[in-house]
Amino acid sequence: MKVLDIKKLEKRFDTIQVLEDIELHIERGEFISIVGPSGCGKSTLFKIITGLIREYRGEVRIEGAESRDYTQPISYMPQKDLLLPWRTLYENARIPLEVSKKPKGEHSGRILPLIEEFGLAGFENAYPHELSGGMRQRGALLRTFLIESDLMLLDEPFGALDAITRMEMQEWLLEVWQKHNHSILFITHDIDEALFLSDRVYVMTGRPGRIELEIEVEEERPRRREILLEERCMEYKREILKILRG
Ligand SMILES: Nc1ncnc2c1ncn2[C@@H]1O[C@H](COP(=O)(O)OP(=O)(O)OP(=O)(O)O)[C@@H](O)[C@H]1O
Repeated sequence: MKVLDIKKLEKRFDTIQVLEDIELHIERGEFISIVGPSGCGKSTLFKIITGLIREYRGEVRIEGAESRDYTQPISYMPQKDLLLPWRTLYENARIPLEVSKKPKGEHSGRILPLIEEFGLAGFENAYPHELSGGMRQRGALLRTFLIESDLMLLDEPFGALDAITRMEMQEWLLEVWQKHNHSILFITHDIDEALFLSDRVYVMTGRPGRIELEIEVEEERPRRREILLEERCMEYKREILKILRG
């Protein structure tokens, strides 16, 4: 069964058509990206998948169930890291466990190994303003990992980071993805980021957002960054740019 299967999805807000005839799927364990111009409806698509928007036409199936009827939580990291400033890193990480009413005695056993794995050991009691941008994003991702869901939706998680930190975070994300075996849907404006990370890339047009191209990135893993300079990726980039420029 597909983790996510979207067919003929249409979404309008009053007179504005935002999404048109979206067809998209994710197989278990895949890393899938969507690139598209600003305002093409990517965030709206995420809100439909997570059930925040319930009115739409077409089919949106998660683990076989229509998204409106899917009652399990879905890991979703919005564009901003959204760590609560008045809670420490540890207390922020605890939120999904509090929401799902996990017994308090289990919290540290779940959180501390991930803090270690995410390179945040020693910062458990730090407040978000005491962390670097990359650390805050790792903290927000850690919290997302504690939501028990195979499907993870990441909305431009590295958009606000400087170029070097961003590259480090991409490599790190691939490592944790491969270890934890999640199915990821990743939104980005950055074509190189999409090609470096993904098994497949969906390219959307400007509003109304349609999927104009699907690229299978047939590069071996672990990925080498040099592939982005090789002819096959250059050709992908030319095709993607053509669509993004309309
Ligand atoms: N609740 C709403 N009511 C009316 N229009 C909306 C609503 N939410 C989004 N829109 C419109 O839908 C379009 C798509 O918005 P959305 O935020 O999904 O785009 P996006 O691709 O995520 O943009 P960006 O890349 O800039 O974050 C925009 O034109 C926006 O103004």
